[in-house]
Amino acid sequence: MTDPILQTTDLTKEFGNLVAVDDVNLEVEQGEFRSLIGPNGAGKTTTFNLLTGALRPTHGTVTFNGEDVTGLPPHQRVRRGLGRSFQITNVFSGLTVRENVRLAAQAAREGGFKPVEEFLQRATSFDDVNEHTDRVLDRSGLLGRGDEPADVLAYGDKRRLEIAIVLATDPDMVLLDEPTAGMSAEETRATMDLIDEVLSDRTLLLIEHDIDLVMRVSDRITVLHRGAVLAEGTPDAVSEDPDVREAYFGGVEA
Ligand SMILES: Nc1ncnc2c1ncn2[C@@H]1O[C@H](COP(=O)(O)OP(=O)(O)OP(=O)(O)O)[C@@H](O)[C@H]1O
Repeated sequence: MTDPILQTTDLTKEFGNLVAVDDVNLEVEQGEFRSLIGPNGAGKTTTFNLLTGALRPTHGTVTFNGEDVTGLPPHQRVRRGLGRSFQITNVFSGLTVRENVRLAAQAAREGGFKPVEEFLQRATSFDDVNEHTDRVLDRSGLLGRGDEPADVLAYGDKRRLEIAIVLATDPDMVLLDEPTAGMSAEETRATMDLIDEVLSDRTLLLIEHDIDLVMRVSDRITVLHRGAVLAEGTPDAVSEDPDVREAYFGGVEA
């Protein structure tokens, strides 16, 4: 077995007396589509924030591509290939689709966001960044929309742009935090298909509370409950686990 691309060791986050994440040991293999699920308050978002670097753990470590990244801020993790989903609010609505993607590509290479005007002036001379941007737009199905302002995009294309922005940072692994929250069933299906289509060659960790949604797409599922790992395995194994049924449905058959 190869070394895991992402590993956590005894990862713990306490808020006062509350242990939100409790000694979590995760190992995600290269190329895997892993989902991290759990009922409300299980510690999913806190775990996501510990993995991206938005929060520091009380104790425990995060190792990515063999390197201990526990003390690194978010942008340095992105530079090392640990990408994360951005919300629509991180799309710059005053810029075109191409400029948004190029900005993300440039920021990932330079390790931080520069003032937009400075970036746009300099980036026009960076042929490799421009080529990379075109490849990402093509891959995301947005090449024909590159010159459109981001704020006039239709809903589906906005989701494409968010994913293109993640792809622009050229991640080995992408962390997705409830990417379909608030969507209709149809929008959810389209977004999951898009993730599958555009990011299928990356390692993925999807944080999600909808257990049915992850069944179709995951290679393996880790179930969190009260901050700790309750179960882990293939979708079939997890869905049949009595502890998981108890945690989700309180022992009542769904
Ligand atoms: N900044 C904070 N300060 C204090 N408590 C917090 C903080 N963030 C989260 N918590 C608590 O930690 C626990 C885990 O919360 P978290 O948001 O990680 O769970 P979750 O699984 O993402 O839940 P949900 O599905 O409802 O979003 C909860 O009891 C929550 O109230």
